[in-house]
Formats: sequence, structure tokens, C-alpha cells
Amino acid sequence: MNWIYWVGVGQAGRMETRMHPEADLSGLFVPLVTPFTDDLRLAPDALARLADEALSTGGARGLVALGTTAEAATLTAEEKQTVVRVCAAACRAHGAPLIVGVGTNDTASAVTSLRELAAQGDVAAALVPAPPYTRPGLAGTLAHFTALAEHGGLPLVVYDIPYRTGQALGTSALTALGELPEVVGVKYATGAIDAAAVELLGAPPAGFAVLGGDDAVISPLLAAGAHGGILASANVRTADYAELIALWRSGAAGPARRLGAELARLSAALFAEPNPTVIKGVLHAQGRIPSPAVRLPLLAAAPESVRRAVELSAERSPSMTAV
Ligand SMILES: O=C(O)C1=N[C@H](C(=O)O)C[C@H](O)C1
Repeated sequence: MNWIYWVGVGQAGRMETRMHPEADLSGLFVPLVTPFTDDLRLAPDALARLADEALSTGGARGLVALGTTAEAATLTAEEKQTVVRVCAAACRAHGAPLIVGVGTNDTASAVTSLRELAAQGDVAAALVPAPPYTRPGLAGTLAHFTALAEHGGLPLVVYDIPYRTGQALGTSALTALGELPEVVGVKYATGAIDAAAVELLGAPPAGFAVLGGDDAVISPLLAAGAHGGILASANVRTADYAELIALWRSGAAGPARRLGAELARLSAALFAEPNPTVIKGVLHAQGRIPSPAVRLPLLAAAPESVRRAVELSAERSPSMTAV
């Protein structure tokens, strides 16, 4: 990641010069699952294979470690370090950016985690949600993000996911955050493509990437101008999600619409039960991870949900192969 000078008006209303990360976060980012063994131990070799496949044959632009899909909430500190180390090694080998999830409702400990990650030197950006559970209100949420931006030492991708955090951000808050030199993008997962989404995509702050995070509606969000996506579904059929993004970004609307409709059915099936339970079931059925096991409070997906998603995870439908 290169850093360039930013000159602008800071929080105190004075002119400031700060370093601004020069990030290109367009394209597909795969938030990898964390493979476990049947007795719920971490399976780092399987994770390394998934990471390599996503970046080589899958054509992903980069990886996300410790997302919701990674079951970050139930990993120990040591396991988190292993996951980041494995993903960073794959990204280094492929010259790809690594984004790491840092989700907490304690601003001070989030700053500490960001600084530790920044010290490793391998991390392109951190994915940070609005502080969950505490419900500090919009002003407190903006103060949280601002503190992380000013003191964390890492570029930030704001994770806007109100159904998990209880805090909607909205276009003006996102635009204000995007004006902070350290905030390089948003993972947009508001559950809707509405007037606010269109407004944000119509005039995003300079150098600010809008990455879709609601898998089933990624195609219309790309049509409206999103720069890419962080998509759990892309653990499965990675190359097709990468192609969907490339098609929309090159203006090939017809093929993009058809592929988008097919992948939306797959995403709906993969999210039929809490993420990532179905995805792990599919990856296990495909022989790509040693076990479909998830840690409590998640429960393994029902066999019927996995069967349905496995069917849709097979190669493209015949009408799509001509794309
Ligand atoms: O881990 C992620 O990153 C993602 N999590 C979302 C969720 O579980 O709500 C889904 C999205 O595809 C990526």
C-alpha cells in the first residue's frame, strides 16, 4: 500500500496535512471461511488451500480474513493470529491485498488491534463495523470511526451492516467518513438498493470504494456503479463472482444481468441458514474443507439446505456458458 499526502480541513476545522493511503480496492474480495476439523480445531492447511485457490484459479482481487464468514467471534486470539498469518502469506505470494476484520464495540481495544495489525505490514485495510450492541447513536458511531481512522494506523473499510449492528449510517455519514483520508471504502450491506445507495454511488468521495456486501443483490448494486464486492458466496464459484464484477465494470450489461440472476439464486441458497453454515456444508461436500463443523452458537446447516446449494454450486447453467 502506498501512502500519499492529503491536505484538507480536519476535525477541529483547521487545515491539516495527513498521509492518505493510495488504495485500489475494486474487484472481488473473498471473506474466507475458517475451516475446522470435526472436533472443532482450526485446520490451517485447508485455509491455505482455499486462500490460494481464491487468488489463483478464482481470480479474486484479494482476501478478507476474520470476517463474519470466518466465525471471527468464536476464534481465540491465537487462532486469529494464525488465520491472518495464513491469509497474509497467500496474499503476499499473489501480490494481492488483504483486508482484516476488526469488529468490537470498544473503541480503545479496536485501536490497539488496528495498531498491532498495522505493525505486521501485510494488511492493506481493516474492515470495521459500527460498534455493535452498545448503540452509541450516530454521533458516537462517527466518533468511533474517526478515532480508529486517526489512531489505528491502517486504512479503513467501513462496514455498514445495520441488521447486525443496530446502527444505520446513511449517505451523509458515509460521505463524511469517506472524506477522512484513512477511510478508503465501505462494505455496503444495508439490505437495500434504495435512493441512499444510488446517491452514494452517484457521487462517492474521491478514492473511496463502494464494495457490495449483500450477496443476493450484488448484481444490481454493481449495475448502479459499485466498485466490487466482499461476498461470502464467492467461497463457492469464486471465478464466476469475479467475472460478474468484471462484466459490469466493462459495461457488458446483458451477460452481466444473466450471470447475476444465476448467482443470485446461488447466494439465496447459501444464505438459507445463518452464514457460513451452508457455505461450509457445500465446501465440505466438494471435498475442499475437512468438516462442515461450525462453533456454537451456530449450528450446522440442515442436509436439505446444503443439498440445494450444492446443486446450484455446480458449473454454470448451459445458457451461461456462451457468455
Ligand atoms: O464475512 C463477511 O465479510 C461477510 N459477511 C456477511 C454476513 O455474514 O452477513 C455476508 C457477506 O457476504 C460477507
